[in-house]
Amino acid sequence: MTAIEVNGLRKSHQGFEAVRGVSFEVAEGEIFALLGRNGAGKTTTIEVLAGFQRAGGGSVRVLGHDPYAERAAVRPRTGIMLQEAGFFPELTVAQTVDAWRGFTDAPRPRDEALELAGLTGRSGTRVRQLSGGEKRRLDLALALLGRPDVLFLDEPTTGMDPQARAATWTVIRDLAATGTTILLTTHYLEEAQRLASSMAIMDEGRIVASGGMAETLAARGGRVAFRLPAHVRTDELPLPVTVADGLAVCRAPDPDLAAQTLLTWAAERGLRLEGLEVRAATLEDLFLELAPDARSAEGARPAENARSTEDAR
Ligand SMILES: Nc1ncnc2c1ncn2[C@@H]1O[C@H](COP(=O)(O)OP(=O)(O)OP(=O)(O)O)[C@@H](O)[C@H]1O
Repeated sequence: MTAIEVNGLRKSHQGFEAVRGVSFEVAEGEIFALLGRNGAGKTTTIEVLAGFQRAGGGSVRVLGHDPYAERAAVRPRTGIMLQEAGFFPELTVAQTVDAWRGFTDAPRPRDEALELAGLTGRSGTRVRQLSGGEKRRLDLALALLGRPDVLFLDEPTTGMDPQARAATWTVIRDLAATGTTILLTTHYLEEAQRLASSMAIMDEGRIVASGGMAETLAARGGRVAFRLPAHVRTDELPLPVTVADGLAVCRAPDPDLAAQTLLTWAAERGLRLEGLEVRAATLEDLFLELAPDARSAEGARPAENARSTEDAR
């Protein structure tokens, strides 16, 4: 069954069209990564899916309902972890969880939520004393309180140390294995590649690539890189390469086969291909190819103070 359906979604903020006709589907129990550089429109998409904002155009369905118009049907079945949590700094972790339990139908026991998020032992700590990564964990604990069928995670592991990140991946995988549908955004492409079975890459409000993770990457082939031997011209090589700083890179549908071809060619001439590296395409390769302007992205954004809290949260 399809848990999330997005069809031609558009959404503007004060005349700026942040989402420009986005469509994708997420199956029940799937982990789906929504990727893109800063300002691509990921958070806006999540805010519409979570029912915080009304779609400006197109349609969205979460568990078969319009999340804005039918909020009462959708909200109890969704968990949300946004980028900026609205915690009360003077409350302890336990008090924060208890307060949220008060707003949640049939909530998980406090200790269970804290354990899932790796916060056992921190229940007496005031929120203001938590590290950035621990605040993300508290956010995760709150998102999981209502045993949601659909979980929206906006950059869930930002600020976490490697152990906390790996523990969070396990929680996410376990939840998906028991049928929870998870839509996450992350700037850690390795995280997305490891966790998600399908993905969409957004750029400037549009989807520029989408599909199953394994299939999409397999279709990109891979690359063979090596130091170009001295006095060898690229047109002498048996396969086309690009060269930068003496490093020759050959992109090929089957990188193992390409490496064999290159090695055989080199052996026949008594040459060595120093620093030979063969690898399948990574999500990072794909991302940099499709959203190459990452460093100038900040300049493309409207001023930060143009943000508003527009619709009801
Ligand atoms: N409430 C708002 N008011 C005005 N502009 C907004 C608002 N929310 C988002 N924007 C703008 O819409 C664009 C998309 O923002 P969004 O937060 O959806 O991107 P994102 O892909 O989540 O980025 P990031 O990776 O930086 O979180 C940005 O240019 C942003 O400045």
